[in-house]
Amino acid sequence: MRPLAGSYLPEFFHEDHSLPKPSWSKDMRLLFDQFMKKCEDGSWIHLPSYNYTLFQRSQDISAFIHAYLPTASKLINEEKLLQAKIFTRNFEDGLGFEYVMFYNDVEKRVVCVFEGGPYLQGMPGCLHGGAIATMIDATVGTSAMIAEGIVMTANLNINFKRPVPLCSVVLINSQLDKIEGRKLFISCNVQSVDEKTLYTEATSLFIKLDPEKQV
Ligand SMILES: CCCCCCCCCCCCCC(=O)SCCNC(=O)CCNC(=O)[C@H](O)C(C)(C)COP(=O)(O)OP(=O)(O)OC[C@H]1O[C@@H](n2cnc3c(N)ncnc32)[C@H](O)[C@@H]1OP(=O)(O)O
Repeated sequence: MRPLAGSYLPEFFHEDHSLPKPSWSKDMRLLFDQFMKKCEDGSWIHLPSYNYTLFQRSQDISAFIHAYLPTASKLINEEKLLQAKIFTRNFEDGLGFEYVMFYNDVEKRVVCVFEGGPYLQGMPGCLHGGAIATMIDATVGTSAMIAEGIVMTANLNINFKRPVPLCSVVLINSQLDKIEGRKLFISCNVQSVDEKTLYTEATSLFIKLDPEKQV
């Protein structure tokens, strides 16, 4: 199985959704600019973000699933796979998940600047806990993928300490703590832009998938 070359992809797959949009708030734009500045000396890297997976072309997805997830593959409708999109990149601009991630290789950190839009409401005026969990999973998951390639979340432990105001910008800071064999331990917190409010803390365990195993 070879990785998907960009030339196979329809034009819309090439769009990087983590670049500034008119719907972004001032805070979001400001933090984006600050991190882009940090990228200038190479210490941080801006991570592009698309609405498809690496193996989007149907036969690549099928090959991937058969190789890594043979048990699941028996229940998956291959035709529907053609419509598959990344969960967090499916809302109209400004209504759902707006985010951009940056990576620091020396510190093994991924930082996500995240603004949860009005369609992500849970309690009135607050971001839904599932939306926070999703973005934590995406951030620590990105960290795990950068470190070890094809991984899955085995455990995600979240303490919600303060409600996140809807449509506010938060910083999700993740840290790769250790790797033991196939296990990656990554911790994470969610803070307000001024770093005065700690909204959420989380720990996670990712497992590097082993194609020899029948998961
Ligand atoms: C540039 C990058 C861009 C990236 C863009 C996209 C980013 C998007 C990111 C989105 C991210 C979204 C991501 C998602 O949404 S992933 C979707 C949610 N996750 C799942 O569906 C996973 C379901 N679980 C499984 O498939 C299996 O259980 C896995 C594969 C995880 C492990 O099954 P496998 O058979 O392979 O492993 P093993 O049983 O031999 O265990 C191996 C070791 O691990 C230890 N262990 C296992 N489980 C647990 C546990 N729960 N707590 C504590 N420990 C646990 C175990 O004791 C053993 O330890 P040891 O005995 O060796 O010491």
